[in-house]
Amino acid sequence: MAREQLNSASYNWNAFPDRPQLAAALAGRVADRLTRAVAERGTAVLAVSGGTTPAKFFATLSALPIAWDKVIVTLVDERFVPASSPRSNAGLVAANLLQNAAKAARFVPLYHEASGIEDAAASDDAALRSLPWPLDVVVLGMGPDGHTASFFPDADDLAKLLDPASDRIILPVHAASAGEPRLTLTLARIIEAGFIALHIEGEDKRTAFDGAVAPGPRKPIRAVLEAAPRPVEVFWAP
Ligand SMILES: O=C1O[C@H](COP(=O)(O)O)[C@@H](O)[C@H](O)[C@H]1O
Repeated sequence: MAREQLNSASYNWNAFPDRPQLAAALAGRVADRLTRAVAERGTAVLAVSGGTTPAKFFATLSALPIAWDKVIVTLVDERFVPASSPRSNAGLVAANLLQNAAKAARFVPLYHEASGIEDAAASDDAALRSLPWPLDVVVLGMGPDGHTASFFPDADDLAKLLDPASDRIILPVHAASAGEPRLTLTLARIIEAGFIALHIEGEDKRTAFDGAVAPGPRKPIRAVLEAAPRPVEVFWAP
């Protein structure tokens, strides 16, 4: 079914001339939000994405003077692989974000050995319930297919992942296009966050984003933009 163009009030487009300037600006915005959260409730929770895009942003953020010992870092989503795998989002975070000043942060991973992805999701869901909710900051990425978090267009039970009324924190994901099973925050927990950024780089991602907000089939990223109660801050550089 054809859909209306997404109202641009659902997001703010922040474009930068190059990737280092984007990394500095995004790190500055995230640092401000974490510092404010620490001042207001004594702790701050940051959920970050993995993949190929965030390394420079992570390195920049890791050096900023934040009360990192009061910050909890977790993942928006994870591939069901150990941290030693080059495909591990936890491995990317350990190597690039949990460095410098940010070494003092507490990291809550999603992957741990379990008999299967369903068991892992259930125990992550239980473990993450002890964090202070809602999340203060969520930094999303997006694939060229319009997936964000592990909301792949061909995921089994995509409607469950995208249910804004879900009471789940973490759900398992099976999707042929994903490469391996995944663990993901649900859309319901992402959209509650005080600050949501979408970090995308390159012309292909800009084209994919433009396509997702144009009339046409509903891509997962569009579900987040539509459901979020405040504009998502999109950070883009060529
Ligand atoms: O698989 C994933 O992909 C997205 C996008 O990754 P990128 O390599 O295109 O930047 C990422 O946001 C997500 O966390 C990751 O698991």
